[in-house]
Amino acid sequence: MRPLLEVMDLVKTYGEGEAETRVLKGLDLQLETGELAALLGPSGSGKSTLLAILGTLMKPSSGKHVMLGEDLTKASDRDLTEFRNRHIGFVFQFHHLLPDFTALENVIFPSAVRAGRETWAARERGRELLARVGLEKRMDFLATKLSGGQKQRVAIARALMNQPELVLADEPTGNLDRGSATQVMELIAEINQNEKTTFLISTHDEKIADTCRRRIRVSDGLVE
Ligand SMILES: Nc1ncnc2c1ncn2[C@@H]1O[C@H](COP(=O)(O)OP(=O)(O)OP(=O)(O)O)[C@@H](O)[C@H]1O
Repeated sequence: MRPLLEVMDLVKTYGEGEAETRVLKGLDLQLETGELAALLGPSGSGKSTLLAILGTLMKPSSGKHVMLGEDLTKASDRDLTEFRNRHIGFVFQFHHLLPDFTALENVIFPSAVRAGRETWAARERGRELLARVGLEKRMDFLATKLSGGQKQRVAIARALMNQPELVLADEPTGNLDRGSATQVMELIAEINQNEKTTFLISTHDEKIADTCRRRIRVSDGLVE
């Protein structure tokens, strides 16, 4: 069976000339559909850079990036945007919710912007997702009225809105207390189990990594 995604000999450098920094140095990685994987590595090892490339938010300097059989290294910016919208969800350390909007509006907003309107189906899916992350009673709360853990659960619901095959999470529990972090990881594990959504989660926290079935360690620009 072909993997969900594969990167081969991935190189990323920032800057030029004397200021050039080679962050990824020929990295290889495969992720299968349904994996729940932690991405570990010291600060500055290139985890966020790798997530940005896998999320098609940044282009590698060289190497190959294939997902769902599509060679993304050859795709135009426009095709990458469409691919990202259809297949990839993102969760960040800071939830990036819009403060003046409700939990439900935050979940459906990205799809409404893309569709150019807010559809009834999107509202239904938004409600369903918020119920799934345990926030059925908080749907109409403004984002500012939610706790840190609740905001991060809204961010997870938002990431799932378009039924992505892959969710990339950059330190999703980095800003949460231990209890909320555990709850968020339990939720991710449940979604992974029930829907076979693939998760790649960067973290510095070994306890968080322990809740994932696979550990991927980045060191000096390569996967160990
Ligand atoms: N836009 C940029 N321009 C220049 N250098 C950059 C840029 N973004 C990242 N870097 C450098 O690339 C290296 C890897 O950064 P990256 O953020 O990918 O690491 P990380 O493993 O995610 O770190 P952390 O765990 O601290 O978040 C660092 O040395 C960083 O300074």
